[in-house]
Amino acid sequence: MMTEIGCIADDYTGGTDVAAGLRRAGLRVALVFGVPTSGQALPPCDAVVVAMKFRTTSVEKASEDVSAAYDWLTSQGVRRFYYKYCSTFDSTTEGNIGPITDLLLQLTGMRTSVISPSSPVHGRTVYQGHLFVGDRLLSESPLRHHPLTPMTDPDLVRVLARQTAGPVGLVSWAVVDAGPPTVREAFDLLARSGVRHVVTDAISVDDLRTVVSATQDCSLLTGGAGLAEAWAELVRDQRDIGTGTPDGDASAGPRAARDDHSTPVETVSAAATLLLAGSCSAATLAQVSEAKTAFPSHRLNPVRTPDPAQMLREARAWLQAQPSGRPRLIYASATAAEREAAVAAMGPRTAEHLEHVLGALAVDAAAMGTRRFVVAGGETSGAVVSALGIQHVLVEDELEAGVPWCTTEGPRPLRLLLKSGNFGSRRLLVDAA
Ligand SMILES: Nc1ncnc2c1ncn2[C@@H]1O[C@H](COP(=O)(O)OP(=O)(O)O)[C@@H](O)[C@H]1O
Ligand SMILES: O=C(O)[C@@H](O)C(=O)COP(=O)(O)O
Repeated sequence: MMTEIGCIADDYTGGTDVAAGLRRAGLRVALVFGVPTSGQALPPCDAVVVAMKFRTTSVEKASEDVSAAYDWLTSQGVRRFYYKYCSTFDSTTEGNIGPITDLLLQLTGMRTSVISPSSPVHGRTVYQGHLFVGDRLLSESPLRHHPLTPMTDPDLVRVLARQTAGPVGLVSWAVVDAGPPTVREAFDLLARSGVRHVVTDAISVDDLRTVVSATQDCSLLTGGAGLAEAWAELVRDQRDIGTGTPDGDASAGPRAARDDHSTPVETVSAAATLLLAGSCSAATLAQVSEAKTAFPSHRLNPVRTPDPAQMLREARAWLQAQPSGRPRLIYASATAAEREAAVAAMGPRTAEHLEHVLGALAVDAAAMGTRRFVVAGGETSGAVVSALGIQHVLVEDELEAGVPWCTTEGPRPLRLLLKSGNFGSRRLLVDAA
């Protein structure tokens, strides 16, 4: 079996999101967490996602990790590469979207990149190079208060130009709307004039299909889950893989994906779900407040307990005191004002300490028999999955768009739901538990 697309995702929930998109297109998807080791085997699949944690690391560390993932994917025979970053372009002035795209251009031998975070299924669209979250500009959305990557500029050409020395251009919606040949011409023209990165408008799934159709010879595309799904549909139709139907019947893909892998020996119990929330996104705050009314909950509060070791001891004691078989919630999620107070009390490494505490609690819970983990937040999911030592999972049904259940292999599988901070309805955590 040929693995058609290799995705490199900059965080773990970005990885589950793009894996869900590829699976919706009918591909069988393997999801690998962390930098793969050179000898690591790839389960049979049409597409593989390597989910890493380099959205907010230094450019040097991110480049090292991405180079290693690229080498591993190449050694597995992958020839098409997708760099998945956040549909809200979460990044800082230093990077990492610009520098990593530069690196991947160099590795794949491509001259120009397509930059397309648009993900209409999640309400993210790009028009005249400006990113919208629903009906708001990115800079007017809750993302402007993100604890690690506050997004205060909606103009992606400008944002990217701050991260890379390579000239940045735009293919606007009018061009995309004119169809693939016009888009191809526009890309060629920009490439000939020395542009290295092409921000590409897209306000609908059809626009994304136009973009992949215009760039189908590229060995590298970059963006959100939306463009990856469109690419997967094209690849599926060209290669007749999976059981996805030409009209894009989403129900066919997931079943094909499941049946290709061995069935877990033991059914994972629905009892004793542990909900861990580290995301401070507006969607997560609403989900946490809903879950608090449904389940016993414990808050990690740096203002009350500034010592991380003490915080872990208290949370452990709380966890151990909970009756078995009932879902429970542990959360650090806080408003912008509360986070400011938290950092004043616990110091500049507060976010890292909280991630560590949540990861350590997941390990405790697993040792106590918990087998279902629901985690809110990309960085938080990275910390929890790493702490649990999970290397890869099978991607299964989505609970909500972009939020699939994942199952580890082996006789005592764990079930994981890794939720992007911004995703999901108010009831998502309650429904997941
Ligand atoms: N009370 C808090 N004070 C400061 N930082 C916090 C608090 N609660 C959570 N954090 C940190 O905020 C970050 C949220 O990032 P992440 O998990 O990626 O969520 P999202 O998916 O919403 O971006 C994590 O590093 C987390 O540890
Ligand atoms: O593209 C997206 O919006 C998501 O897949 C994603 O990457 C979100 O990141 P987090 O909010 O950090 O979970």
